[in-house]
Amino acid sequence: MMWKSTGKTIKSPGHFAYQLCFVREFSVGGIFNQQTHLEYAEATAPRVDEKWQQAKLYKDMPGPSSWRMISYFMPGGALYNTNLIQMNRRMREMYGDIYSMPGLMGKANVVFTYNPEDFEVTYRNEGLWPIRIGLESFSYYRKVQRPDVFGGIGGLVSEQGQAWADIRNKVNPVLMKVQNVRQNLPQLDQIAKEFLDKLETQRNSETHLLDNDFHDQLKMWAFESISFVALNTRMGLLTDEPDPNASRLAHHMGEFFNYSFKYDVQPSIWPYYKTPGFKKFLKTYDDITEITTNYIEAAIKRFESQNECEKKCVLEQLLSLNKQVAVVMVMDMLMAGIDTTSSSLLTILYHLSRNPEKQEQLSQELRRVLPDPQGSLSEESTKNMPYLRACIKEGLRITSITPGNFRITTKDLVLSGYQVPRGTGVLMGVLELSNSDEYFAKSAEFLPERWLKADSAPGVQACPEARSRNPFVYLPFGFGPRTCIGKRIAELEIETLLVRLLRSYKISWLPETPMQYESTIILAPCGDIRFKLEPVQDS
Ligand code: HEM
Repeated sequence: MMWKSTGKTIKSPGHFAYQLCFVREFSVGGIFNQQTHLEYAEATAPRVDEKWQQAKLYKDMPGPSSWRMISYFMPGGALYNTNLIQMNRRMREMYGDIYSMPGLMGKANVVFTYNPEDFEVTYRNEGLWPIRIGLESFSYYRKVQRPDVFGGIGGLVSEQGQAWADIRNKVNPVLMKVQNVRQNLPQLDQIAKEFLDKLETQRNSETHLLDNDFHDQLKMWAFESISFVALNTRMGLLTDEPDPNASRLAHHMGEFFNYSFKYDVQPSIWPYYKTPGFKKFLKTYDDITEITTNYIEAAIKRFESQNECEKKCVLEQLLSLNKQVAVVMVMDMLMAGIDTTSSSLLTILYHLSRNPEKQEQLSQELRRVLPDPQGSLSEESTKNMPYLRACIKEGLRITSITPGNFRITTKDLVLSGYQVPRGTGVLMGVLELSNSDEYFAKSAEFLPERWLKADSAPGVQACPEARSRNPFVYLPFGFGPRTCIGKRIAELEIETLLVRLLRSYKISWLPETPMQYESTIILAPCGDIRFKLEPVQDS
């Protein structure tokens, strides 16, 4: 079964257990054991102010009862055989822009809202330690299974409260500072060049088609790039002779997302009984840990023999904070930085290939950025790329790989005129809003010009009036203190590869159908992904 909208098709995995898991999981965080997570929030007194007292009671918010909810998922029910996106659409049609889903099987209730004012209220009240439920298997492995390696640190994705803040405050200056991240540009540019060289060997010079699966190739590029940033190590995955450990790690990372989806998202009994499948997952995790720590140890030896004055790389900076924090952060970067970046890049490329006139505009800009396609990118040459940055934003607007943002409220809130008690889950449907004409004029069109502040070149007219003035309707990397920590890295990687690709090729989409997506932990492109890569004339 497929779901179509604004040029996207989302595949439904289509079975009952899978559907139920959507009640638990949306976007990067799940909705698991949320009752226990309030212990990480600061205590607050029950709200008694006028606004709260005048608000409608939570029990009067539209939404199904637990039994009705279950019946929706049964054969013939309104949500039977739907995926997460379809489910939200149908529920919104039935109940409106705010509704409450009862927490099944002892879980807390979740409010689904499509009102950007609610997004703002939720984020503005999330406090210093926002709660976004993480992947439980991460915590289990790190804290219970291998405290010897991780020293009781769960990592950013799964920690909450003070423990989360302790790590986040330490690593923010290393990973969120633009200049610090951009020191990786020369090597990321080199990786992008090698990626293009590899594509050339797989590209038929007559038909301009690729022999190999482009998505898989992009995952290799993403792996090579993030492992350089995180481990200061070239893995050689874009060469014919990659480091065998790197190949094993890349293979595990591919499997890891599937495992995590199975054990963190879908209903599973592993918290009570360790199934053989879960034990296999733990073994994979052991292997990932061993390979990663070996790379870190090798890097430490290299750093010891290096000249003190050299600018410290990301890994060296993380190690100088705390070795265990460094190990956990490196692993989180590898886990969170492959499918996200490759899926986003594929999405942006897809929209550019379906809009040849926009691609041509971009190509003009890139000729100025990189006059000699064999030359190197520098801080200076990449400073002024407004049209490229607008294309990236527009691609992520139409298909944000995380269709909703999630928080557990740490205070009593009034959302759309209803009382929402502290400890309730709030799911903010950003993808729906950023694809709505109410917030973005001509929302189905790929219109990078809406993101330009001024005309970027002759014939390229800025069109900021086609963009929502409300910052809360477009949040591909989340918002606030818990926003994506890899945002700067992802932007740098994506920009660098897009410059190289579109400076060298004119890219067109071959399948007659729009790009398809499957919704697992993120929205990931799937199905028939074929592009034609014709060399541009002056390259
Ligand atoms: C285009 C690519 C990416 C997108 C669209 C994306 C999106 C997101 C989103 C929406 C969140 C949740 C933010 C929130 O709750 O407010 C998140 C969290 C996170 N992302 Fe990314 N991400 C991307 C790439 C990366 C990369 C490359 C890394 C690796 C460095 C990374 C690491 C993380 C981590 C560790 C978190 C959890 C942060 C925390 O809870 O403190 N992401 N990401």
